Amino acid sequence: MCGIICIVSHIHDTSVDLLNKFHIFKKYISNRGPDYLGIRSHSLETCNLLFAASVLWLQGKSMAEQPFEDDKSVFVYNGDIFGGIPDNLREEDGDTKLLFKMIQNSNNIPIVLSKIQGPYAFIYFDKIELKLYFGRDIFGRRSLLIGKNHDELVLTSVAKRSLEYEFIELPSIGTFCLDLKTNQLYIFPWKYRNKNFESKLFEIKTFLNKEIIIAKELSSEENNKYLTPSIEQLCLLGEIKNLESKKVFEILLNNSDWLSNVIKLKSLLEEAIKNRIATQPKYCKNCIKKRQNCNHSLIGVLFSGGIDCAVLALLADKFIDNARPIDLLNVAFDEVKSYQTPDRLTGLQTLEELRKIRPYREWKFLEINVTQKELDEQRKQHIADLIYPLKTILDDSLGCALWFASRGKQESIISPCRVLLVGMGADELFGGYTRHRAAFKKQSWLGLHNALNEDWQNLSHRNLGRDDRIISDHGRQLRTPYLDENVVEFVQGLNSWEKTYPSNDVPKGIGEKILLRSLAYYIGLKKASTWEKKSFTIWIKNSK
Ligand SMILES: Nc1ncnc2c1ncn2[C@@H]1O[C@H](COP(=O)(O)OP(=O)(O)OP(=O)(O)O)[C@@H](O)[C@H]1O
Ligand SMILES: NC(=O)CC[C@H](N)C(=O)O
Repeated sequence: MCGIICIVSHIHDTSVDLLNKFHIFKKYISNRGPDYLGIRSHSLETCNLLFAASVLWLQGKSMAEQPFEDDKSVFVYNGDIFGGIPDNLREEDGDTKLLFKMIQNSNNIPIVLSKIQGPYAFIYFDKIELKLYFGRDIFGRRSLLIGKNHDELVLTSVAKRSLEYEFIELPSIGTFCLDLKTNQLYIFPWKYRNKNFESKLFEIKTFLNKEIIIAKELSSEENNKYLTPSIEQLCLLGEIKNLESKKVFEILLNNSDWLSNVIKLKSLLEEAIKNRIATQPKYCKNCIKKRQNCNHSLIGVLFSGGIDCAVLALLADKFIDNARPIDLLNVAFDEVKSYQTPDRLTGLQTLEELRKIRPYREWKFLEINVTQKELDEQRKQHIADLIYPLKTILDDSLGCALWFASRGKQESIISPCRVLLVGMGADELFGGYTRHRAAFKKQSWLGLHNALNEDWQNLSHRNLGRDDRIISDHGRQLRTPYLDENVVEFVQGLNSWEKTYPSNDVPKGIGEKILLRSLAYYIGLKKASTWEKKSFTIWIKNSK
């Protein structure tokens, strides 16, 4: 993952002053991109600017050093293009150079961004017009914070607590543009208005104490039409009432419409996973410096053993050279019970299932055991900075779990992979939360439909920025196949009853995410397809 930052200073800082300011952020920015660190500064009449970027090289034949600069512009980019641009162009030059050129050659940056598929956070300085563009992709898969103090504005992938700055997460509601001549701030909203648009706009206006001009009229609100299942669909769901799991999946997969959705989902997920595996140099973390060919793991899966990551791991197998292991990173905290947590137990059972289905593959299961002492130390000294500006106990707990999991360290063994596949987004897309069951109980399909919409629209600001800051800290790239644009488009286009059935007529562990579970069953994960979602344990004993 790359780390990007821009400091806009309205006082007469010298470039040395600006560099000193950058030093406050340097450690966390550098951690994100271990392959290169570049810095540029600029003096304008109205302000001084510093740009810096650390690079985790993933695309292109050779590493693209950042910031990108020529006489027209400066560009820093943390992202991955997976579609929207011909593959051969990306393979040659890499996505940073391509996007830089596309933005430069266009007079409409938001349109360029709307065409690319993949996560991003970026900052682009137009030297001619003296405009600073910045933003995050529509799902918010990459972090970008906006911070201020009396004289400065900072845009950065990551900050830390207790600085002389205050920060908020930049909302993923469109592309922002700061006119450095007039100091006016504009937003180019996405084509579809998210219900959070107004509240997020208000939040950032209040934070900056500044008007934000909406640069383009919003199109009408998304068509969230509510339908009821047809008689045929109700009959199908009626058939699976009170049955054991094997029977449920057999009945569903015997239905041609249901099967066709399963097959479509499989093919879209495979394409997303294939892209996310292929798009990287063929060196592991240890061998990349010397460009030394190796057979070490390139891909790891954050592996709780639950259905979301089990499906990812099994589908990934097809696209990874047989000689390379796949690392399954499983974290556990409870030292009192010898780390036999629900996730460890499920992880080991799903590992057994993967080994049976794909016996020739080396599945490297890393038992990442974290003592209370280490948890307390790392959390206080380090992880809380990455979570910032979020601060709830849930952020704290999830953040710690993800940080230790993605560090990939089991005693002296450290996973060498540079890319991690993670199951984020599956619960929002397929309806996996307990609250979906409650909504269905209260208000049937309408309640469920509203709850799913609500969760989907909250996803960009609820956890994705935080997860990006946490995982990238180990110089590894977080990739989320469930949040691939084509997967999202397909699943969002389905009716609620085609993807989840959190009804009391069907046991827990089957009804939730029933489409994804059907896919798991279909590809052979007979046990993992029925694992119930475990409620997340709050590990943090003392949150002060
Ligand atoms: N203990 C853990 N060790 C490693 N990774 C984890 C752990 N817990 C969660 N994760 C990662 O975070 C993602 C989201 O967690 P979550 O618990 O929602 O999903 P899951 O366990 O795969 O499936 P399910 O949602 O059905 O439980 C997982 O897909 C996995 O990638
Ligand atoms: N990891 C990053 O965000 C770096 C940018 C670009 N995708 C590259 O691979 O070089």
